[in-house]
Amino acid sequence: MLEQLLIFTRGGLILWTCKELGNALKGSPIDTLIRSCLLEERSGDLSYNYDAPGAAYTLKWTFNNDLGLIFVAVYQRILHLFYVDDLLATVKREFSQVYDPKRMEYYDFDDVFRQLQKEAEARAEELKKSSKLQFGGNRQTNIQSKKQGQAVIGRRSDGGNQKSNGSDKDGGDKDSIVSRKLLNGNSNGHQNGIETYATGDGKGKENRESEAGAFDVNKLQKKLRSKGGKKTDTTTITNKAPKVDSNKKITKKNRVWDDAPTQPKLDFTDPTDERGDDNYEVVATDHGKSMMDKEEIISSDDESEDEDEEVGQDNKPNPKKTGWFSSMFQSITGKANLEKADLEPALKALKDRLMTKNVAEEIAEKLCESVAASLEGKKMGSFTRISSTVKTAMEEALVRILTPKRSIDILRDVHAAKEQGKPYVVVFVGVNGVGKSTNLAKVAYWLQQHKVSVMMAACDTFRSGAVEQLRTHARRLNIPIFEKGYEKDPAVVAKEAIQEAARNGSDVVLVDTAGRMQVWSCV
Ligand SMILES: Nc1nc2c(ncn2[C@@H]2O[C@H](COP(=O)(O)OP(=O)(O)OP(=O)(O)O)[C@@H](O)[C@H]2O)c(=O)[nH]1
Repeated sequence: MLEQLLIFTRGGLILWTCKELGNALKGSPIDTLIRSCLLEERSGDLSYNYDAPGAAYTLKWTFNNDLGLIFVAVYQRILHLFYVDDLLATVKREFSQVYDPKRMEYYDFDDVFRQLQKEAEARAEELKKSSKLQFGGNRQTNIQSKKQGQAVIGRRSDGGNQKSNGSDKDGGDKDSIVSRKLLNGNSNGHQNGIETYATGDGKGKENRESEAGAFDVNKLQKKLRSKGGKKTDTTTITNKAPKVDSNKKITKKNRVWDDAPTQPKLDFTDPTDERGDDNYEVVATDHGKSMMDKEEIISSDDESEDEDEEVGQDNKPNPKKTGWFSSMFQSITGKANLEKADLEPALKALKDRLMTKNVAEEIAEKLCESVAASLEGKKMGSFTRISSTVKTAMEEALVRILTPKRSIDILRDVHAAKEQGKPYVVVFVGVNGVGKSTNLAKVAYWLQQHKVSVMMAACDTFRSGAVEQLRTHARRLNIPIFEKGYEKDPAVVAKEAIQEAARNGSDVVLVDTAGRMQVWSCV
């Protein structure tokens, strides 16, 4: 059973909760979701697990970015409620229609929600039944094929190598059910497809169900999109084996500008000659390709100016229909409401950029997913490029992550540490030569002025002169210094310095460290 459904604004104003579900949630799952997931730019995740004493919840959410609304559903993790995504989508749709920023109470939404929940449950039940039937049919086909000793070819996207032996047959069914559901555009069918598959499969598959569940299908959906072959490819694969002409080279066509004057024919070479000379053709193709590659590299470095154009091309099935002015206008203004596909090129460029700045791929991926989630469905401002919108959203996300979640009052924290009998430790880190040691001395002086006893720890055991430099500051300020010379493990020196400070009653330990190269500079 659903435990809670909550609608609130990005500013934190709760607009509606389901009173019937009650407020008996254990712990504070919503707060934790906001703090640990949404504010940490992990809103691109599919769900969030929250464990409280005596309860394990799964939370799912969706946004209306245009109105700045967040919809969160909470349910017991053990239940695997497959209708939740569907319910959230319908609640979002219905609530967005009645939402008024000046209105605070939405009591009349109770009835609407009740109805939506019933409908979502009924839909899920129906899909479950139909998937069961479908699964039964598929299973029978497989058994028949097996009896006849034939391989079931063309069911999977791996080129149809799957054979209908006992261990493989389920995989083949699963894929075909899932792909069919995806192709039908049925957002919930896939969940039921998996569920039916798992239940019909007996005990051993239950684990796989919980692992795969709705999430695997979403991953699959993502994969299908990112493969470029997209849904049409899947259809081909499902129905018949794909025909790939390996000899045919894919060459990029020259871009034709809408307003470009018609070129007179300049190439007078006889195409039949080219066809006759194999060598010439190969050289020409390779040369052309390398030039294209160069162009791609340059354009990708160039702040992805072309990204929007590519998007525009994707969204315009027939570019001839739009004139120069309308195509330029669309490239500037973009679409009214952003869709995931519009954001993908710009996000990919940003992800690559983050990775070149030494951000781990997984983190870059998660950040991009989160930015996509925060922009999807949002109305673009006039004369705004998609790439700049994405860049701004990414900047905001990074600032949100890097902004401390609480105000830092060093003196208050120093006294708090003192009450606990521990020294307060400040570690100075940064790239080479930014002024770590100098500022350490300044902070030491400031603390002295506030009657705080300070000790310095010389943990730059790498740069020659660093220990002497700190010693000079310490002598001038008349502050004790803990030093162990050079080529020592700085972490060990710092640990010993803190132990020493605890022994001699110093309130604060200021740790100087060696500079690090600029590899972690900002994007
Ligand atoms: N103008 C100016 N110079 C500064 C400031 N802080 C530090 N410096 C100078 O910058 C140079 C490097 O300062 P340090 O404090 O040694 O920098 P560091 O980060 O400890 O250097 P490494 O340990 O080598 O990474 C020195 O010549 C300082 O005098 C400042 O606030 N203003």
